[in-house]
Amino acid sequence: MTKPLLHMAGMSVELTAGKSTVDIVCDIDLELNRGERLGIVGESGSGKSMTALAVMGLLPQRMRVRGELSFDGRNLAGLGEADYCGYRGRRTAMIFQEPMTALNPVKSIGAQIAEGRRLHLGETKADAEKKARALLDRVGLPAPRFDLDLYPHQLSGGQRQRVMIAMAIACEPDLLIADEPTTALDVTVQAQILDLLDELIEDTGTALMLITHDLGVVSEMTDRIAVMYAGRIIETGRTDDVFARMAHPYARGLFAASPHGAALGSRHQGDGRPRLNAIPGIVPDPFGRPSHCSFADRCSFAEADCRQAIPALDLINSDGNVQHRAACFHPRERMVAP
Ligand SMILES: Nc1ncnc2c1ncn2[C@@H]1O[C@H](COP(=O)(O)OP(=O)(O)OP(=O)(O)O)[C@@H](O)[C@H]1O
Repeated sequence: MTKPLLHMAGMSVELTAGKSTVDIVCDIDLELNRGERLGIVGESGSGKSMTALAVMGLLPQRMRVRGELSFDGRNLAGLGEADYCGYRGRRTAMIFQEPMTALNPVKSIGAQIAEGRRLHLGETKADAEKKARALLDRVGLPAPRFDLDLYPHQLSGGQRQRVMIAMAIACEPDLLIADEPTTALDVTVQAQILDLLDELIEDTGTALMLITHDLGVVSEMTDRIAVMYAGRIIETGRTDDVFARMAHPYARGLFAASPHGAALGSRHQGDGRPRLNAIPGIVPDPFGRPSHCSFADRCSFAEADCRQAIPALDLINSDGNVQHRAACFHPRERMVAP
């Protein structure tokens, strides 16, 4: 059996605040194979970004990884910054939500794209610049309009996001993490950027971890999905399987609250627009999470046992290699015996 590219087993991200510690991300079991596309969805504050930053070795101060987190067989938990540098940008790369905060405002876009090739692949300035030119073309910013000497502030938001994609793919990484890559852009530009990402990933065979609130995007772009709630994965499986048979009441609620779910469910308001069903309540803060199912207080199906323990990520349906699992004592769908 081939080794997964990314492997997390019982992985948690711990935050130390004063004398107390709290798990921001709890007990994640997740694998990603080469060339595979995984979508991570969940409400704001559910731990999606911290999971991604843990993989990149970019966690904020006072946070650290516990448990197993390995990339291509190498344990990343506890790796020093010097070792991380050889791997971040080379083997894994990340595209952030807001390109202006990720790009260096006082460096030309050509220099920023070429930098990775010079640093990681030891290319000469001339070769790296030639490659940067080709990458700008590849992401839809052709010469002579888009010169290597331009600075980020001379570009629109969508163009800056294209530059960030060029930087991310510059060293042909094995894994690309995209954290809400289109949230800051207007709708027409969003679609173009997603098409570009889709095309690049198809061409290069790079694995993708796509973090998004948009279930429509996940259903179109990913093979597998992990739904997160209050720091944990509460449902995971093949994307089409999970969409066809959502088991966890939170995942179902998230789906019903999204335009994609409302449109598919044919629930419409009087004016023909899909009706969104918001989930009442909010995600509990990491410091205020209960020691039982953290969705119980918002769940209309909760029973007494839901307030006694944290449910395990149990098997709902098994289809070859990819298992559909949900962390719920009373899943809405179950195809295998508990
Ligand atoms: N620098 C930090 N210090 C302390 N806590 C933090 C820090 N950054 C994030 N958190 C907390 O970690 C939890 C998880 O945050 P995270 O950003 O991973 O959520 P998310 O699901 O990505 O949300 P969003 O969709 O809004 O980005 C939240 O409760 C958040 O308040």
